[in-house]
Formats: sequence, C-alpha cells, structure tokens
Amino acid sequence: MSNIYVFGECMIELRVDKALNSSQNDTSSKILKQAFAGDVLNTAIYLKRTFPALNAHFVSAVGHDKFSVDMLNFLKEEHIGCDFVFQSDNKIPGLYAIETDETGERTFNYWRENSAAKEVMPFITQDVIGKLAEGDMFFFSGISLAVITASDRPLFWKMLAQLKSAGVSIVFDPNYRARMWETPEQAKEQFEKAFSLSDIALPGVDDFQQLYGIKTADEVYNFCQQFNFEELVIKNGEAEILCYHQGKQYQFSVIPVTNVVDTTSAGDSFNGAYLGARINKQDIDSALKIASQAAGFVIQHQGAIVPKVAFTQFIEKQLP
Ligand SMILES: O=C(O)C(=O)C[C@H](O)[C@H](O)CO
Repeated sequence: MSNIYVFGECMIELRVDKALNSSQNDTSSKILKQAFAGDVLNTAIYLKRTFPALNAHFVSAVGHDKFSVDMLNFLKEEHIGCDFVFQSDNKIPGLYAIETDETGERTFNYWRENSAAKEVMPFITQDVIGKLAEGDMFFFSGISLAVITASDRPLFWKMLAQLKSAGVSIVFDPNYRARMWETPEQAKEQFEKAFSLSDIALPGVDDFQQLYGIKTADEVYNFCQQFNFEELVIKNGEAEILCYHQGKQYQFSVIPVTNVVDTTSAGDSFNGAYLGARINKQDIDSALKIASQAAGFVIQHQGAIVPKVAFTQFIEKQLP
C-alpha cells in the first residue's frame, strides 16, 4: 500500500463565522470558528478523503498543550498517520486567521514565529529518515521550508537528498508567502534547490509572479525547463491548468464556480486529489479533473478543511 509523507506545519485556524455573525460591521465582538490547518496537511487530508486506501502521514512537531492534543485527535479522525508528529516540551502550535473579501479571495495573518513545527528537524534522526525512505512519496512546500529554523535547513536538505537517493518521489509546491522570508532572494535560493531535487512540481503562476515577475503559465514552463521534473503541473487560479509529463503537454479548463466563499486551500485540495489520483495510476486528464473538482468544492466553503461528510459525498460522485 502506498505511503505518502507530508512535511510542514499545522496551525490553529481562526475565521469569522459568516452564519453566526449577523453584522459584519461589529468590529468589537465577533464569533470566530476555530479549526486546524496548514498547507501540506490540507493536501494530505484531501488526498486521504479522496483516496481512503492510500496512507497519508504528517511529519511535524506540536506541543503538549490542549490545542496540540486536540490537533493530534483531529489528525487521527482524518486518518492521517502521526508516528512522526513529535511533541516539543516547551513550544506550542502557531496560529493563523483567515480574512476574505467580497469575492471570496482570502488573506492570512499569522502568529507562528515561535511554533513547535519550526524546531522539527532535531527530532528527525537517522532512524526516522530510514522509515521515511521506505515511503513512496515525500511532499513539502515553500511554507515548509520557510517554517523550519534557518540554521536547521541544511539538515532538511541532507534528509531530502537521502530520500531521493532511496527512490522516494519528491514533490514540491512553492506556495510562496512573502512575509515568511527574510528576502525574496532567500526564497528563490531555497525554491531553486527544491526544484532541482523534485520529481513532481505543482507551482501556481502567482508564486512566480510575485517572486520572478513571471505572469503566464507558458513563462513558468519556460523557467522550469532548467529543472528535471518528471511531472509539472502549473496552476493558474480560474485559468487553464498546464501539465507536462513525458514530453507531452496537457491543458485543462477549470470548471467555473460561481459561489466562491473562501479560496483558502484551493491549491492544497487540488494537490491532494491530483497526487492521490496519480499514485492510483489514473491518467493525467482524469487526475486534473478530480483535482479541479475537489478545489471547486472546497472554495464554496469557509476554512481550509471543509466538512468531511459533504466533501466525501461530493467526491465519491465524481470518481470514475
Ligand atoms: O499559509 C499557511 O502557512 C497555511 O498553511 C494556512 C493555510 O491553510 C494554507 O495556506 C492554505 O493554502
């Protein structure tokens, strides 16, 4: 059975509950909904919900506090493997809040400078790397890289090289968050390292736009020519998705969604369903279709992780 490891941070998520707040103008007192989310974990959850026979595992660190305990319980409820979710004695999870505009486009505020996940690398011993090396896929993002303490990044790259040489498929989504990097140059340097070790890359045009001034999917493709991806999927919001695999180009027109409530986790749910479909040997066209349907469903709901039963019922109807 396939084992997929995702490496990164899960945070406490806060968002204003639209249904419970009758007046959007009341700034002094709002009812917030609290959940748990983080980009790579979101990917793992949507992968597992879409393809329950696959094993998705989270590699991270949390604390011993009540939020951390609830977070671990949440991961277990989603059937995410937690063997490599370590518990720090003196740190707690980070937190983020979602704001959405009238079009459903989201922005985030973060409180994560001191989170347990920043210090995950010292927990990852050679024994742990040996276990990860038995996996089929290792997924990380630009956020995962930005989160880990800069002085621990060499340990991360050493681990990644070991996993790659053990034959694990390395998958990277740049997910650029400008505020998490000291300088854009630092992000570029880390991303290019990640691209050079990745078998599959799942970038968004917006990552490249912000960082390299690249504005179209074709230009992203040209930029990516310097790397050696087996598979490259270029996401572009509501515009056409481009995919390259074994010298062939695929184009996919995104199914339009009229009722966009919150775009949080659009890319993550896309990644989860896409990777799950590809691990399950679905062809590229079917994988792009199910991924785009998953993302289209997720953005019609508030928060990164949408209600499980509704998502599962929806996705089961879409699967071949
Ligand atoms: O922005 C981050 O670091 C997060 O992981 C929060 C969100 O869940 C994620 O960005 C959604 O893609």
